Amino acid sequence: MDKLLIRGGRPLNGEALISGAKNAALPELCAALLSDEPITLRNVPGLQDVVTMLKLLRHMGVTAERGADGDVRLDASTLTLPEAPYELVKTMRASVLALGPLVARFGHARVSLPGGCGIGSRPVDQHIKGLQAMGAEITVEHGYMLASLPAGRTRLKGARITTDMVTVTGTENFLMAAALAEGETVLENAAQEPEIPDLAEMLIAMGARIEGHGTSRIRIQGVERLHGCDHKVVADRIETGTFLCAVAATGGDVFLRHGRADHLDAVIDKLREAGASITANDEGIRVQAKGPAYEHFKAQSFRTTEYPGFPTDMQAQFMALNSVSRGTSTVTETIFENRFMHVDELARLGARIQTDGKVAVIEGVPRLSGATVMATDLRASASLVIAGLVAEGETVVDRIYHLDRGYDRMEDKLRGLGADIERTR
Ligand SMILES: CC(=O)N[C@H]1[C@@H](OP(=O)(O)OP(=O)(O)OC[C@H]2O[C@@H](n3ccc(=O)[nH]c3=O)[C@H](O)[C@@H]2O)O[C@H](CO)[C@@H](O)[C@@H]1O
Ligand SMILES: C=C(OP(=O)(O)O)C(=O)O
Repeated sequence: MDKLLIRGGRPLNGEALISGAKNAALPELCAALLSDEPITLRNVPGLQDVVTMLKLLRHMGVTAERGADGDVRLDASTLTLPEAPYELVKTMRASVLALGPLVARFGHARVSLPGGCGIGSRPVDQHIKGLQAMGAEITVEHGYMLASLPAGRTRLKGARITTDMVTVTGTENFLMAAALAEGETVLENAAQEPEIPDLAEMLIAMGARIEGHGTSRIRIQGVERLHGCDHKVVADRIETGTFLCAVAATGGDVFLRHGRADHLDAVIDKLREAGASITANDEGIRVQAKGPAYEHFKAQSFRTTEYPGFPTDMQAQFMALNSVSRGTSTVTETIFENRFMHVDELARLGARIQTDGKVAVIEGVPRLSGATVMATDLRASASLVIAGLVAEGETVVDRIYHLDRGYDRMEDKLRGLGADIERTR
């Protein structure tokens, strides 16, 4: 099993290239299921979830070719098997995104209940409820969602869908299904994460009629068919935020090419309040930080909420920064019920953190000391890497298959910035 070996204590300097967003690329790969014409996706990140999604699409019979340059060419005209088996989706939450497109285009689908990080129970009841409102008949049997249309119907029908909570992949599933449904669909309480408008723009390029994406009410007028398109995946705001926190924690001066500051307001505000200097232009984001963090950074309290609030996917990484900043901070996780698994591992490096339910209280310490730690989920892994970059001596981060799910060559990018980090077995 791969591990990362980090010798901490070096500042980060130079330039890193931000990849396309995992959470945009995955729904957009599924959107190719909606058309029988070729689709080109550009800027697709090189990460394990993309490999898994391509395997899944190929299993269905989709032709999927990956270029060396981040381009992926897809052709779903060859699809024969509208199913997502457990063996292929057990590691990946985003597999649920096959359900909406498959039932919309083929009238039936068999999709395993998804896996993914163990950060909470993560039910898919809202996905099922919304697609049922659009006329799909869905049962859950033997771990699979079996969806079909009632006899005599060939298309889903438009509906007004109000979810019990804001759900990102739920909104994406409805958006894709509604694009091919008969009539109008209105999504109330829709997620506004930047990956949603990016998916909507791709669907519009395919001929979909969508308004209001990026707000909490999205209107979709269904069309009979969607055509091919050429779409570039938006930059990964969570990868960007992870690097911002890493530089803040280690000190240094880094330009994150393609990073989008306008997608990270909540995180950047906190980083500035903490002590980082951050400037942005059309080409990317520059972060400058004086080290050591304990002398120059003030710990920041925050609570995670839906976009545009502070992203839950940045909570662990910012907690690593708070661990080495001066002062006591409070972090409240409101989206997932089990997203503090990094706390015990950060403690092994010397962090002082106490949790009580959804609240963690962090007392900043002047130094961390290297140790062997275990990655437990994707962003927890990233927080351990950040802590390892700061810690004195050697840190080994074990089980980095979690990290590989969602980061594109993270250790190469960090090494390019001056970090002493290598992959070992
Ligand atoms: C592939 C992808 O894009 N993953 C992101 C997506 O996950 P994902 O789309 O799975 O997260 P949701 O926005 O759906 O989850 C929000 C909350 O709603 C709950 N819920 C959701 C759906 C449902 O049917 N029933 C239900 O109870 C979840 O358990 C969670 O507590 O958004 C999360 C929240 O920003 C991010 O952390 C993930 O990185
Ligand atoms: C939780 C995450 O991913 P997923 O929804 O794919 O498990 C994440 O990206 O932090």
